[in-house]
Amino acid sequence: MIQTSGLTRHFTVKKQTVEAVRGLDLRVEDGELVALLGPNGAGKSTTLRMLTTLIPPTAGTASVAGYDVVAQQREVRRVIGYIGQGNGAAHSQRGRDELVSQGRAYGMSVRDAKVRADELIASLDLAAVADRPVSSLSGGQKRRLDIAMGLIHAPRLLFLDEPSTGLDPQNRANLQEHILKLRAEHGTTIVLTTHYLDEADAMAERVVVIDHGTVIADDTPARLKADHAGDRITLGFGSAADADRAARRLASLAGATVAATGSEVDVRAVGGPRLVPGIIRDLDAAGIAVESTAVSRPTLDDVFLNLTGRSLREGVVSTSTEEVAA
Ligand SMILES: Nc1ncnc2c1ncn2[C@@H]1O[C@H](COP(=O)(O)OP(=O)(O)OP(=O)(O)O)[C@@H](O)[C@H]1O
Repeated sequence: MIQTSGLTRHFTVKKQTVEAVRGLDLRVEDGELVALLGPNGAGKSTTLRMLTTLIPPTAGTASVAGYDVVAQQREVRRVIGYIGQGNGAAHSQRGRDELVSQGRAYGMSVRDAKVRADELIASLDLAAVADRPVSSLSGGQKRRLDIAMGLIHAPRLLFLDEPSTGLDPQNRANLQEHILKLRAEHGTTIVLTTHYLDEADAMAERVVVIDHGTVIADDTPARLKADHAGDRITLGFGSAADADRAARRLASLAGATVAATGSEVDVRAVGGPRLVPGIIRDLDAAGIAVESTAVSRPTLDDVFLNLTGRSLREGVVSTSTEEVAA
């Protein structure tokens, strides 16, 4: 459905070149739900804007549904829906009228546009508010209306740029549910950008991690976590001296990274819960008493941290860590 090769976009700001996207290679298959995950300024929106023909690439190529995004812009636009960050229907109009007008703009008959608008209003749970002026809708309802607008012409591919930014957690969860339902009903290929780790984790079959305009990892959330970040075992000791001794002893643990902070030691290793009994026995034999243990599963933030040495969480609402009993 999407194929890019060396996709690049530079901007010139006050004679300085900003390399927003640098040689991006991406492939998205029919029917996939892919999340582009990365920190602010990573190049996610710029990538989407090139794929939706809003801006041309500086270099490289991209095709969408077999059409070139530069040479065949009109064809690309016909098969895609795009919901940008700043979308929004006209505020004095009723949501239903907005949808029908949008359908008409795509060349649909009034009748077809009305039928499709009814379907989307039902799927997106907008029936109670569709006949009110858009200005009276809540943030979550407006965002769902935006999505309906992007889907009115039944596109094969939907681009969503940060669909849930600005929504509270409950509305975010609700929107995610609606997107997944739509996808199950229509089989639409979906590419979304997000910097919400939990959103990428919960929704996407594939997460493409972007940093500084390039893909730094691309896999299922589960495999990313297994390959790039182990479980975190946190061991508590009676003193910092004990923690230091324990960290030195555990440094030889195959495939693990170990770090002591105060009276705690963090061990990163795949298969954490299974390692804990052996670790405790070993430390006990060395006369070091473990006072507490906790094991947490890795998050996509751990993956990002492992790949870049930086956290994705800065300035971002983070996901909760799944705690596992040791
Ligand atoms: N029109 C523009 N003119 C100049 N620089 C731009 C323009 N659009 C984007 N950039 C720059 O390109 C880089 C990538 O921006 P982009 O919006 O693609 O990132 P993003 O990953 O979508 O970030 P966010 O999560 O904040 O939306 C940033 O450094 C940004 O300042």
